[in-house]
Amino acid sequence: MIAIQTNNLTKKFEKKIAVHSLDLSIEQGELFALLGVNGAGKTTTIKMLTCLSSPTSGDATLLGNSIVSNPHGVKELINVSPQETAVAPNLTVRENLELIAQIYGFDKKTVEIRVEEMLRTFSLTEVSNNKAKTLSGGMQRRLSIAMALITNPQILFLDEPTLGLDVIARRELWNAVKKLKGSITIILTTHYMDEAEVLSDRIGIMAKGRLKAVGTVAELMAKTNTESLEEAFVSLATKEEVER
Ligand SMILES: Nc1ncnc2c1ncn2[C@@H]1O[C@H](COP(=O)(O)OP(=O)(O)OP(=O)(O)O)[C@@H](O)[C@H]1O
Repeated sequence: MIAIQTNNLTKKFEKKIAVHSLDLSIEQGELFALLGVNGAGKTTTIKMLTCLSSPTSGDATLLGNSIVSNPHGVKELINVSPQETAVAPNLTVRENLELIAQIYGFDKKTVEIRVEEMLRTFSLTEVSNNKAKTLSGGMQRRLSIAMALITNPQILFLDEPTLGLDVIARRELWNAVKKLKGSITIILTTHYMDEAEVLSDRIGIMAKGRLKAVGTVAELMAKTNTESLEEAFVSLATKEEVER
């Protein structure tokens, strides 16, 4: 089943076309990475798909709900883990998770179960009673993703989840994300080729608002006759420069 389908999705800012007629299909349970250099249109695409910004033209459906005609339906299905962590620094790890679950109206028993599940999945059980502000950057990012997931979204948007993290913290976060694979649809934006390669099922490469290619790492390398994702990316991202 298709989780996300975009049809001619377009966003213009005055004369600037930030996203140009995007046609993209993402399967349910897929981890899809969106890659592109600065200004390629990734954030604008994610903002439209999460109903934070309306398209200038075109549409997208998330599990059948249109971002144009049914944004409320879309918002019930999704959650976002933004680049900047969304944790409350003076609450403990457990309190941060409980707060979100309570806001979403889960009953007491469900809150307890979901909190324990998230603490386990994200290896935060040992620090559950520590204030969030005392956690390392990597743990804060894991908590931030756990807070997005505790609401039981069917589609999760992960915006540059490992920005600024050290090598160990990145790997720990990757392991947490790997555990989610298959059970939920994840859209990941990243500038790190290794991250896209390790985590994603398929990759979409954007340049200047256009989707230049979509495929597995092997497919992208074959398409560009290159031997690494990075080379494939450079080839696809710079091709447009030549065309224009
Ligand atoms: N509110 C806005 N007003 C005008 N132009 C905008 C606005 N938001 C984005 N843009 C432009 O749209 C284009 C796409 O920006 P976007 O932020 O989507 O790129 P990105 O791929 O997410 O880049 P980055 O990797 O730097 O986050 C850029 O040229 C940007 O300057």
